[in-house]
Amino acid sequence: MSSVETQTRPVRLALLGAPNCGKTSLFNALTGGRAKVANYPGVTVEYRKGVFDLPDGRAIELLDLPGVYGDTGKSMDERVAIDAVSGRLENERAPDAILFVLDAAHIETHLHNVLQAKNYGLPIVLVLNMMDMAARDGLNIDIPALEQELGIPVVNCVAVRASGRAHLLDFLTEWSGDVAYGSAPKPSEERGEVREIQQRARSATRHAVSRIPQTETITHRIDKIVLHPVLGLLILLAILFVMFQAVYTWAGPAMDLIDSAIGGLQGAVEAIIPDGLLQSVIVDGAIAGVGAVLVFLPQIVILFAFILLLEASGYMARAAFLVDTLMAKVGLNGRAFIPLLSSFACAIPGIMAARTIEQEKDRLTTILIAPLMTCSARWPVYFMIIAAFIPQGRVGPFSQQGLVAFGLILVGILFAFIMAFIFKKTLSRGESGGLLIELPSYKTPVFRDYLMGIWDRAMIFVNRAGRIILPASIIIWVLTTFPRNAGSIGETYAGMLGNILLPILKPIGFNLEMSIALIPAMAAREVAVSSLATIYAVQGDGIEGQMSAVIASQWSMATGLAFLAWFVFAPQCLSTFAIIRKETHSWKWPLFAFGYLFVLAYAAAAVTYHTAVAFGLG
Ligand SMILES: Nc1nc2c(ncn2[C@@H]2O[C@H](COP(=O)(O)OP(=O)(O)OP(=O)(O)O)[C@@H](O)[C@H]2O)c(=O)[nH]1
Ligand SMILES: [Mg+2]
Repeated sequence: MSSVETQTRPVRLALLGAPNCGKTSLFNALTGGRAKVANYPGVTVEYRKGVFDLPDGRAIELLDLPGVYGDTGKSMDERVAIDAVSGRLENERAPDAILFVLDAAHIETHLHNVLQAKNYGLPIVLVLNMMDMAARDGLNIDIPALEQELGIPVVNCVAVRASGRAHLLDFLTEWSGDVAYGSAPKPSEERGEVREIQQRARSATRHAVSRIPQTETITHRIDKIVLHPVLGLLILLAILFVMFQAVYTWAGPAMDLIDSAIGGLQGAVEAIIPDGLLQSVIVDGAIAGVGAVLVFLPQIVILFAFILLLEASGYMARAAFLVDTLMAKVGLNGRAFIPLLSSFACAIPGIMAARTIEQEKDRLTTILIAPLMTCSARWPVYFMIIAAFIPQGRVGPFSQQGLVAFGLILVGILFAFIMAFIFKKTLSRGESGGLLIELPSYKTPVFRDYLMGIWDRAMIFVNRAGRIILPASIIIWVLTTFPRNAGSIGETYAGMLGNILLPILKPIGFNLEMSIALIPAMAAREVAVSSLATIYAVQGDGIEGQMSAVIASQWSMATGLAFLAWFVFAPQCLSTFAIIRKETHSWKWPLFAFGYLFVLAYAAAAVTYHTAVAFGLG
């Protein structure tokens, strides 16, 4: 490489380090990125590039990488990180140097990793992150002594605070210049077995780290209660429970507001545009469809406000710990918890997060059951049906509707466990890995990250309304409006399509409108709600108000509950199957997943419908 080339292209630095040490936090803070950050290991599973300017104006290219536990790369995500620093990533040049990030509060556990990382042969600096947490835990780190012991530069850092990054930026200004000109020292190789390296690390810690003798860290004190085998489980249940109660009790006013805004908009359009097709496509197609889903935004926001708080505080890793025994009993890998948890937002990141599972067969089981977690696209369906058929009353202090929502989640989880057990016995026999999760320290959430996380989730929900629901609503409007001379819904194009499916769905209590709605809902589950809204809006003179009121008057209780049961399993979601195809490199598994979810959904709806009819709810 010519020296001119070396000087003109930005220096590329790779963020390497154990999971959950703050690499992505640092990456986001420096590059202005918005990648997901959470207080548990295994959040990042892909590499990501960004650029930032040093105080002197020079650009630096930064690579955020998945966390690694050593240099062997046992799981897919670890291999990405190791390939990146070894220059083996396709279409990516090797980094010029490594920023090795280390959680200072857990320095004893991870120091040997930095010694191992010297062997990549790149200039390397140790970024001692989370110095605030180390100080909280009474840790004192002698940085010059550590530099001496390790033979590389060491810089302290608090990634989540501007003042905490200032020192690192100053250091990088000088050091990256040396890297660019090839004059930054390459570390001498670290020879020896892992055991020897660990011994070296221990001796370095002895010389450079001291701990104020104190009673107990905050984390320890909290964990004594939270990880208690009985009390801990009760606390976990209570937290989940409060979450669903909150979703139901706090969202009301905001939902009413959105609802009346939508009604107002429809009224305004009706006043401006004369009766006719144009008015109908806007009012009954676009606004009715999109509005029917958008009205649930407050509930989604409250749900994620809870989930993200639990993630950022460090509690989620404890939840994994608490249910680990249960998961092991059904043959699930301990590391499956985080992918399954992520699937509550959406199965796609969840299925990708399964890359952290080393055992290929366990990864497959996790991928196959991820769609059973209640993703946020199911919420509009649940909310709509629950509002229509479950009275608002209370059972003791608890909202009845919240209880039903909670129950539906539990049914999803229960079946995920049952299916995992079956898959483990049939498809994917083999040894499972236990839970080797390192429990992170409890942290006060970074306010900005927290709000941004909620905002991002809300925007994903709203964007889907624009990208998927709006076009789907217009298509449904066209199909339910034409041919113009159709006497009933059955004679429209939509009705003709729906009638193809109806013979299959009628035995489980579904009507023609539902069977029409299920077709576009393949694009995304919540499209079932928007499609029903449009279908009833086009049909209905006299059908006014929220969707739940409409279906309460049009469907029997048995039909409503059957629809709810269908959606606990609903196979609808093309993107999920696309990602399963991508992650398993085969068509077999997405087809299999579709098949088994369809059978479960059908069976659940059938059982629910006929039981309800038997109880006189038909
Ligand atoms: N108090 C404090 N918290 C931090 C600091 N750096 C990161 N965090 C928090 O630590 C947690 C983990 O941060 P991430 O940036 O997701 O860690 P990561 O290394 O990218 O983790 P993986 O992607 O799982 O490998 C988050 O809750 C951050 O808010 C810090 O310097 N001080
Ligand atoms: Mg990360």
